[in-house]
Amino acid sequence: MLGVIADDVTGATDVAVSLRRNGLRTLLYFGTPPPETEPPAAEAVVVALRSRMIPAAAAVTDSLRALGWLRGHRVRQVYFKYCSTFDSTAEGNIGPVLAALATALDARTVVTTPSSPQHGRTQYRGHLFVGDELLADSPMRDHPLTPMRDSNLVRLLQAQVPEPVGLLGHDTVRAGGAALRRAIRQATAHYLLADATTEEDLRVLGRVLAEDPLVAGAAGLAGGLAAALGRGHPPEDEFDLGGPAAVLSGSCSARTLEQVGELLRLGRPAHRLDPIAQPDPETLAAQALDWFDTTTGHGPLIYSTMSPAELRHTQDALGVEGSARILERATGLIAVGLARRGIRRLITAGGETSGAVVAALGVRGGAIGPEAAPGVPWIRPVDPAHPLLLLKSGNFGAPDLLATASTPHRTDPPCPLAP
Ligand SMILES: Nc1ncnc2c1ncn2[C@@H]1O[C@H](COP(=O)(O)OP(=O)(O)OP(=O)(O)O)[C@@H](O)[C@H]1O
Ligand SMILES: O=C(O)[C@@H](O)C(=O)CO
Repeated sequence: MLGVIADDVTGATDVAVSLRRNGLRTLLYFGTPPPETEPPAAEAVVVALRSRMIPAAAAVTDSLRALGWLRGHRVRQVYFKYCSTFDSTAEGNIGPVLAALATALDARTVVTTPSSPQHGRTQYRGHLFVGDELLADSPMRDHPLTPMRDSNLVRLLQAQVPEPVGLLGHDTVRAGGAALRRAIRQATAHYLLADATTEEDLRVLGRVLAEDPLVAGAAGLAGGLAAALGRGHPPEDEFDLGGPAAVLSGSCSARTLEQVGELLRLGRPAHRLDPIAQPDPETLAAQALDWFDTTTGHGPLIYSTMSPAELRHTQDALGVEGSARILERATGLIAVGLARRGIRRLITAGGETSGAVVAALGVRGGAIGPEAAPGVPWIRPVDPAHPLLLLKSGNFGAPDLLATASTPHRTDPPCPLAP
């Protein structure tokens, strides 16, 4: 089994989809499961950590704990998933985590690349591109937490690890097979950043790295590995996508605004959460559930999604953290209430919002199912009492994604649901 340690939750769903798309039956856990948790039969298991932004020493501790659990459960190869834009501070955490995993796994040379062409990220001559721009010229230059002001990956990683970092150039990767193997074997560097501009480059790398104890990168190289290990097409496991659906949206991204707009245009039953009118999260949630109990129709929407101007108004009134705290607590309570009332498909929009819902429901993990949109898979929680989940990143999906994902099936009962 391939074991993946991902440094954030949406990164974990992204890599899990990439593995499944290439043929591996994949499980996802939110956080390292307790030692006694026995994963059901699968070909890959992803542990989603929240280690990207925490201090490097804590990220190393969390990652080694995840590694310990994976090694205790039939994992023979480990993949460390970091962000395709190489998000990290000057102090780490990519380098320190990679070094700790390499030591623990006794890996002599670790090949890595953030290349993920499906997301427009490519590596060429050791430099990372975001679409047509170098990383340092892209909007990542002004990221609020991890501004990326250098595009040279060798230099970026070398600043984070004591051992030498080298480059596997594009010509060497393209040569593939024996030549590529030889270049890796003869390298004196401990870490090798591999150029890759296409999915085919990543598949070439995947074939050569299929036996390595540790590989690292974004969803792209994980897909290349899975292509070498898997059956090349998604597994045909049973995924019943029926049952009453509801949408919970806390993302205020431009794309989510469009998707929520589409639900409103279709006339779906909708209830807006207003934390200024009701700042007590328990009451806010109770009001939403009272509304749900009396509304009629299919696929209801409960949302706090609003335009940037309205959002600023709320944040001025309640503070950025204050308003987020109220809404995330309320949204979690609403998710629990909806599940108790018989919602079997829960669609959430926004990374933090999804994290709050998963935590409130107590979902420990699940099986990765078909993609509703690229990078947005259905998740079937391990505990069958929990509804199917679709955790949508703010920027992902076409404008009709929330509508199509919550479309009623012929046999779904309409709201109000019988208690
Ligand atoms: N009306 C609102 N007023 C103030 N804060 C809000 C409002 N609606 C949502 N929020 C908060 O804004 C944050 C939105 O973040 P979230 O991660 O859910 O979405 P996103 O940033 O668009 O998604 P992603 O992280 O996947 O890109 C949440 O903390 C949410 O609670
Ligand atoms: O690699 C990416 O860009 C994403 O999977 C990610 O890490 C989101 O946080």
